[in-house]
Amino acid sequence: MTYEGNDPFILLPSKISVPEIASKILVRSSLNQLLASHHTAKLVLVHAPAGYGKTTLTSHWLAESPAPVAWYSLDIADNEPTRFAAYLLASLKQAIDCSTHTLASAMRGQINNLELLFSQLFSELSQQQISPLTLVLDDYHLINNEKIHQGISFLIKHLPSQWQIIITSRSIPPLGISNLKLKGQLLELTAGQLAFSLSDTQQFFEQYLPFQITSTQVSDLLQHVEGWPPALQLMTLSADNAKGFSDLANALAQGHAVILDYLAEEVLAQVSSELKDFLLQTAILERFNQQIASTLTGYPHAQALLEQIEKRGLFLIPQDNLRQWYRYHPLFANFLCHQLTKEKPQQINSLHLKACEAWSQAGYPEEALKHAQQANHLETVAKLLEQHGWSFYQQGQLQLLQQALAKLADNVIASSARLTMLAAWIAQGQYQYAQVALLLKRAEAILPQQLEASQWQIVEGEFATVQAQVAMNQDHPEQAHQLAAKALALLPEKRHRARIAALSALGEAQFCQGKLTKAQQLMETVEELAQQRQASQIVLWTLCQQSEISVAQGYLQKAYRIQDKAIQYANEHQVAHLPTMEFIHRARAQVLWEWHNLAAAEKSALEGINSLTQQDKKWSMQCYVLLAKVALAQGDRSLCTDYLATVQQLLEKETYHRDWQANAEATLLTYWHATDQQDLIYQWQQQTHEVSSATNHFVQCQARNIARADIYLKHYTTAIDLLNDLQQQAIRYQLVTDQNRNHICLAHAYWLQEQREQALNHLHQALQLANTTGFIGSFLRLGKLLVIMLKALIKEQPLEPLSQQRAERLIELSRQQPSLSQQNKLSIDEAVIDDILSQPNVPELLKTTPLTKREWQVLNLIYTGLGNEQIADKLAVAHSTIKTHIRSLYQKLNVANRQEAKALAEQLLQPIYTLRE
Ligand SMILES: Nc1ncnc2c1ncn2[C@@H]1O[C@H](COP(=O)(O)OP(=O)(O)OP(=O)(O)O)[C@@H](O)[C@H]1O
Repeated sequence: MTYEGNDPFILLPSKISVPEIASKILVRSSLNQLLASHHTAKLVLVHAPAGYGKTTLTSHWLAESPAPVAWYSLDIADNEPTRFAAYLLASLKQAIDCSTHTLASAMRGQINNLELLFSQLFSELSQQQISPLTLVLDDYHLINNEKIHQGISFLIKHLPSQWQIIITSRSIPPLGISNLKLKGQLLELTAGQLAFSLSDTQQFFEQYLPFQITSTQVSDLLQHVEGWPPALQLMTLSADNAKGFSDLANALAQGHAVILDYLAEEVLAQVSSELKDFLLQTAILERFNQQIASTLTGYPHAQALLEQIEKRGLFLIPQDNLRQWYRYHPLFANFLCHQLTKEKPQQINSLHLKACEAWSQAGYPEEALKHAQQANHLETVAKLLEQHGWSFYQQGQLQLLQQALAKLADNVIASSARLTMLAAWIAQGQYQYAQVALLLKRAEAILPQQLEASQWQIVEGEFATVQAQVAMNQDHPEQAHQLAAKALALLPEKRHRARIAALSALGEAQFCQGKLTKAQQLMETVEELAQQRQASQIVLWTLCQQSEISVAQGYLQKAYRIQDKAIQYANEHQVAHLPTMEFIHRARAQVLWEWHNLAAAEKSALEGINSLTQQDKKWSMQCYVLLAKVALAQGDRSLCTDYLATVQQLLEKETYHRDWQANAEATLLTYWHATDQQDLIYQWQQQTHEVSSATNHFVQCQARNIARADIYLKHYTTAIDLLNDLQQQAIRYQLVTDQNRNHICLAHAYWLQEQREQALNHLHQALQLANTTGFIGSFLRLGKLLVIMLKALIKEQPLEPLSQQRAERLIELSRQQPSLSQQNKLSIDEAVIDDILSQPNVPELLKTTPLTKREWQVLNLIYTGLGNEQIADKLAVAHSTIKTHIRSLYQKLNVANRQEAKALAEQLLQPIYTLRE
């Protein structure tokens, strides 16, 4: 086809053909559905920054379209109206094969008034029967000619009702389309919808990666790329294995050459020098408003520039509905910073200093501190810490404080009581006790000479408070008791916060010494005092302690109420982001797990992780343990393996309080046992330490782990001796929850040792205690053996009605509970397949496109919780073969992802499992 106008040229067929799409694409089912449900909208506007998949979505969607498609890929030269008209009409002609006078004129370059052109065209077309059509204007952001905008506005306004226009653009085109919005004739798709969600990304990787990655790897990656398709595509093209995937994800977060080049060519090269300068300067900000941007850059018209950036789709993400606060997409911000370092390295420090001033002036000390650090202006860092450090501490900004303090020289910290205390509290929170001692020692060498005696006495009192907490955490409750008492004696009444902290340490000491009632009373007092002083951290902390004490006493319902109170307090006082909330959510997840409310337990554990987004991942460890416990109880082996892999990585890398260590190890042991990994249990037992004096729940837990390992390794007598000893102490210190767990373990050990009567007695007592505790989870840990033991108990010992009811319920739950090694129990053969297919609820689809025997085997293994690699091992085939089976399975079952496949498998296979049992 040739354009014959003034400046003749050949019409490139590729500009008026639907572009070919990449082979590895994720089908965006929900967006396709949205497009289908809006087929009568006059205009579909797909607008998002570069690379969000606008063209891919549109071309893939139209590949299925029954209506003809007129496609026009725009470029900058198309701003010339006669050329625009020629291409547009050529694309229309190709789609609807019409031959009109208007078209012929346009091709001769005789039309440059688009309104006239469309009027003539519609008038000529109206003589014929107008057939349906979709017209696509791809990359409309390249159009800046007002005449063309007017023409397209006219086209939209007078569009035949059978036609639809799809415009893809990086910016919002100036087409006056707000009235279409009001009339419901516009469908808008934006970056928020185009970005891959977590499940989209999981599905995409499941489809195209030739190896398996964990869900944590996916969510970590998404934090950096926020669902931007080219980055995800890059992962499938460049990563060869799981390790390569992690390395590449890290490289992406730092700035990957491919992405940097793409953004330089596609985005930065297209903006004016003023806009570029503004982008580069503001890139150092994590977030900003017009005022901050203006003070930093010196551009008084920052607001207009921001609006321009937003309109042009330059990866600017509004942070509030009023569009006052913004941030850049992390990959874009990263790219801009790279560019800044490349082009203006000498300006970076002074920019950070300016940013520090801008934030300080605007009353945001936290951001000011971050930039003071980046500017390396240590005097300002110290000043800001002196002024605002404690309020950052109260707000839970621990990472920020830690990083800022790390910048300061030792003697600067040691010369300030305030900075020393801050550093000491933070170090104790990280279990760095030697560091606490060092900090205090350095300050003791300087401060007494600088301060008056009365001032020094107060500082000494404060030092004793943190030392008490350290002693507490180091498991020296007596010493903690003494130090807290010393602090209280030294601190004047008006040092409220320090005194409250000392009282709290005293309460904890009592708790660990087994004085539960006293500890509970003291914690209630501390809570009241902290409430009066609005010391939110301490209020939440004492509520956590009260909840723990209640759990130890066996009052799980009461603990649950206290957790409710803490959550309510945090919401009312807007402190739900404090890291202490992790403790509350985790404690709640533990109670819910014990009550076998697994969905709610999982939710709480995830909330725990969410409350730590600002903190080091280290602190999420217990929540991952809880998630693993839930997965274990649900028989989801691959999920459980994933979570425990994270737990083990953290355990290897970090140092934890023995309470945390013991909890994690309890779950690891159960998992190793359930997955027949006796060697790991043996290795664990070889390196673990004996414990003495189990006066509290964590020492009890630690010792019970040793007993459990003995049971799993068939050393029943050793286990029984240890458990009996533990039980005596649990009774002495009224640790009811531990008594309940010890009874269950004792029942287990005696049963395996074939001491039936002893075993049943313990099981009976465990049931009786469960009337207070509401325990279910700890019983179900025994697996299917529980059913046999409970049946024997019901038969051989008269049970009181409540215990009887609980026993029956436990039998029912235990029967339903899928075990991790269930895959061994059902081997799929023709008879089993017949059984499955003869069930009434089998989807029609399965009858018309039946699964092969191999596909049924794979589905069965997916159902039992195995990951792809494990399935490949089990069936002794290549990993890629399994992927092919899974893809075919999904198609035949009409499911989009593993979760849906699992749900359908459950519906189909669970009845067969029950039948076989
Ligand atoms: N659904 C998808 N599945 C997999 N990859 C995708 C998908 N959508 C987009 N991509 C990846 O992102 C890249 C950019 O996609 P596309 O060209 O459709 O984006 P765009 O928003 O139209 O970009 P531009 O603003 O430059 O026109 C593609 O080459 C592909 O690698």
